[in-house]
Amino acid sequence: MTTPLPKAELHLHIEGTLEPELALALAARNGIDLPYGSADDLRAAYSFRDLQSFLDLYYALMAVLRTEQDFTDLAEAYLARARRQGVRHAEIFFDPQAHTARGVDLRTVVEGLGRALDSAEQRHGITTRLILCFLRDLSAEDALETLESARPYFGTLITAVGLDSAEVGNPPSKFQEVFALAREAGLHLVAHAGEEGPPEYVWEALDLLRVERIDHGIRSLEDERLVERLRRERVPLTVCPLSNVRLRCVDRLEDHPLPRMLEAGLLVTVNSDDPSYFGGYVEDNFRALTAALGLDEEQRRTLAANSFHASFLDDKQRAAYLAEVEAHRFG
Ligand code: HPA
Ligand SMILES: [Zn+2]
Repeated sequence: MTTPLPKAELHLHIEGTLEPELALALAARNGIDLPYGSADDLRAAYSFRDLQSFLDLYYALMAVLRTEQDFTDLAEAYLARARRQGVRHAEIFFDPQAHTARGVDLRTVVEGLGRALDSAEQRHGITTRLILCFLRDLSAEDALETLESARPYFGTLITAVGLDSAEVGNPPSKFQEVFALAREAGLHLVAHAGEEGPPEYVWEALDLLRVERIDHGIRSLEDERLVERLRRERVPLTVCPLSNVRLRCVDRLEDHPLPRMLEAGLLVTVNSDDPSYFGGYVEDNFRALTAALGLDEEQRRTLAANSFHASFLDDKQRAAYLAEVEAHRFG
């Protein structure tokens, strides 16, 4: 097998890496009844009409995650797979409110994930960051309480905040206050925008939340002025091609706007989003794009280099990874 291109993954929901086999094993370990008898039954349920139909299953399956060990096992399984996909650095989202709402403490979640991430560099050769995401379909007050309860982990385990879940009807403006507080606390800021929602949400994420990256952002192409702004300010976009097709934001991979985004001079990266649900991890996304759109080696190398430019790594570590990308030989 050829060595995969070295890359950073910047848009990955750890709960979206829950593979059917692990979900069933954790359900058995925790005495939880799932309405699916086998991994194949579960996989058969992975057919989505839109973002909401995915989110319904994504939140329901989280019921199997209960103990610190469950979160460690989840992250450990991702890291082992990610390394085989060429991932050298991962900035990982998690959804604390989806766990605290069902009675699992924030401490259990963060420390469970932290145990896997703390040893990720020694065990898997992957550097990591953790990004706390607010669920935008919950209230601004709930987000504020979540931020406050996570303060003990700021600057150590948690270095950024993000915004995810049901986009349409939940604009970034709703979360202006909590993002301002996160910024004052020295955290990095990102937000999902322009996945299903309109370009206006991307403007709001930039102007009102002051985010440093836009997650997805594919609908930005509908607004020329926005494209110009993103290009001029080199705002990274963490694009997730297989996700966009599975959630029907894009009809077919052959129609994916990624080549147009590259041509427009945008700082685009390729990511897997929720790989267990969307049919592939990050190198699988690169391969699918190459097959469907004929991405050439230079484009793939640019995308990998972009992922390190768009990361929150320090300059020295970034330069070391960029040298690996430069030295990569396609097999
Ligand atoms: O693709 C996504 N969009 C919004 N929220 C999410 N939560 C997990 N995945 C996603
Ligand atoms: Zn996402």
